Amino acid sequence: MSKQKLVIASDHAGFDFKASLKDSLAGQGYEVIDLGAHSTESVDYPDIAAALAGAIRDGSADRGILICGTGIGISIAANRHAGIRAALCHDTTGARLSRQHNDANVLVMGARVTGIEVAKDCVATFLATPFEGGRHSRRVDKMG
Ligand SMILES: O=C(CO)[C@H](O)[C@H](O)[C@H](O)COP(=O)(O)O
Repeated sequence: MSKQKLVIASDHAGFDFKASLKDSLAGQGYEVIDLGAHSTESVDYPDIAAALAGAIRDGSADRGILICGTGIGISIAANRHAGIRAALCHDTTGARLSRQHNDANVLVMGARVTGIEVAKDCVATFLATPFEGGRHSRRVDKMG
């Protein structure tokens, strides 16, 4: 089976964190589209979330990874876009359940609150875990 196409983006607070995740994913053979930020110069997370949502919605990528300082602002912003189910995760249990129960298509993490090794584990779990369907499909469908 071919690997999922990924898109990753962060605000300035997540710039270094994003670089580490991107290197790790590239080393595992993933194709990763990086929509910025491309430096630590201050940017606005709603703009970053909108760009990533566009890439998922137009089919450029299957799954997304978003990062800001806490992950809170950028997850609020991402979830305002139709078809985006962005899950702010701090551990692998959340990352696994966001896939199994919520069919999340965007993993969100906070660079100022989560260690990079935990984040790498969250990404691996998120990418490897299928949606369970069943009763969860009914609930996901109700969210549009
Ligand atoms: O939206 C956030 C808080 O929920 C993010 O953590 C942002 O990255 C943060 O607000 C950016 O703060 P800064 O002081 O402008 O670096």
